Amino acid sequence: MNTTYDLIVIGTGVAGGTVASIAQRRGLSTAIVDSRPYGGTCPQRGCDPKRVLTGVTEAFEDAKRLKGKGITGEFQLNWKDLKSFKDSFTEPVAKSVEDSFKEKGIQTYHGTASFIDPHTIEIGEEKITADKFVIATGARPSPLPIQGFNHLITSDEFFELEEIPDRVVFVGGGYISFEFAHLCARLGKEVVILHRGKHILESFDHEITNKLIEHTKDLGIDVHTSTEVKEIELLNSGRYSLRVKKFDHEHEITGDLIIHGAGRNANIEELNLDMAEVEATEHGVKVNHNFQSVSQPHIYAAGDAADSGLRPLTPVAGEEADRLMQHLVDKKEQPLITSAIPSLVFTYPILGSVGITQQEAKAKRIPYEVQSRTVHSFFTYKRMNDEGAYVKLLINPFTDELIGAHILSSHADHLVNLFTAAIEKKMTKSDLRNMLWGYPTAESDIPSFF
Ligand SMILES: Cc1cc2nc3c(=O)[nH]c(=O)nc-3n(C[C@H](O)[C@H](O)[C@H](O)COP(=O)(O)OP(=O)(O)OC[C@H]3O[C@@H](n4cnc5c(N)ncnc54)[C@H](O)[C@@H]3O)c2cc1C
Ligand SMILES: NC(=O)c1ccc[n+]([C@@H]2O[C@H](COP(=O)([O-])OP(=O)(O)OC[C@H]3O[C@@H](n4cnc5c(N)ncnc54)[C@H](O)[C@@H]3O)[C@@H](O)[C@H]2O)c1
Repeated sequence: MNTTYDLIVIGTGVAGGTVASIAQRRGLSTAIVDSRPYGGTCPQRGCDPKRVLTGVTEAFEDAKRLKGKGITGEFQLNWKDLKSFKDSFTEPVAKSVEDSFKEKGIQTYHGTASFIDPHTIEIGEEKITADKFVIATGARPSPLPIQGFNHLITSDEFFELEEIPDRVVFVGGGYISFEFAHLCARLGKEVVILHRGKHILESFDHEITNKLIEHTKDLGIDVHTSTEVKEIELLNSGRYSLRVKKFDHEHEITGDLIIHGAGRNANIEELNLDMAEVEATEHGVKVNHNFQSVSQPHIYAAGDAADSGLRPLTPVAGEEADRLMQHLVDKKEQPLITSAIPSLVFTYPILGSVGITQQEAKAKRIPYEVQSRTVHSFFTYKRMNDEGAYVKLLINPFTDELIGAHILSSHADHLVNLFTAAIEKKMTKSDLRNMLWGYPTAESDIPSFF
């Protein structure tokens, strides 16, 4: 006999977890299922473990810079200890997430869910039905048309490495490659990044990403743009040979470990969406502004598995899940998400961005004025011997409102969040100049940015 629920949620990450918790609070009988340990990507294989690792490397870098300025002695980064520290955060996640669902009265299932009809999923031998579904199955590394694709390791596997070999090659020049490349270089490894496009981290402001390339090269990392990886071969020596194409020329590059940083697609292959008559693209389940699938209104999707047109980031997954539930439970029509979405790349210096980039303003003919400057001579950076901090702000010349902020510095994460609030609240240059900021801080520099 089939068990029936008001709602079945597929995926226990930020999106699925948010949905299930709200559903239970609002009195829906709810089941949740995951094919992997509970908790999803962010706390186990994404943002959080990455931030634990990069947090330590930041402390290491700061200490190195201040050597002879009050810090003496030798210190080293050690992958084994770093990994154990990271594991101390990730290992408790699955149990604590699952226990918290159980405490709330949410029915938990383990296994791969796939639809057998629009109201039924199969998990192994078991079939369960529901009135409504939420697909929150996240993303997975994109399959690439590279011969020898199977030689690439994923970010999931990187986190579990017991050792990092001497020469590491990253395929793709996006978030994952830059964050892990900085980490590997600080661990003393030879690092190469091979990026197909003309610009790395393509959605960011190009002036700032060019500055990030300079910092990255200063760390000893070899960055190649306009370079596509065509083939990977395992040599008898145990090393890998990569055939890469730069414009019309082909070259060979070798490495001991090749890492996939070439994009992620919605993780929907195993769901058997055809059986539920749900339309999807490689970006995910096609959804409307209420996060209902366009072909089956009782099946919703959120987070990295939804083709919502927004960036696949943790705060976006949470916001989508929240809005979805306002529609699913209260039938409240949802306005389009137009909020400023901050995005951070945890290299060191950190790259932070919110609002419009200069290239976007040009392309869309949005009027703008740029205030950009090197700020490393400011007290905040000088006292930490932090060279190369850079700030670029875009202002609407008619209203004086801030419309974009792009920062490369050790404080970019905090400053970008602050500028996100400023953009949301339509603050002007003079609003930001005339506020009182606690001193001496990265924020008290803001009036001097203009
Ligand atoms: C290395 C890395 C670093 C990142 N760093 C950041 C960062 O610093 N900041 C940021 O904002 N974002 C970051 N992200 C992105 C962020 O992790 C994702 O946007 C977010 O976790 C998406 O959440 P989600 O709930 O949509 O999916 P997920 O958290 O991926 O959850 C999906 C769940 O569904 C399960 N599942 C899939 N298919 C099935 C099935 N058929 N049946 C049952 N279960 C299934 C999966 O096992 C998984 O547990 C990072 C991503 C990666 C990979
Ligand atoms: N700090 C963060 O917020 C963070 C960190 C990691 C991941 N993420 C999320 O995960 C997603 C995936 O990250 P990612 O770094 O894998 O991808 P990405 O989309 O950031 O960048 C991948 C790049 O690889 C290039 N590429 C593709 N095939 C290639 C080939 N054969 N040779 C060379 N280059 C190739 C693409 O042109 C693309 O620009 C991101 O879009 C982001 O949403 C976020």
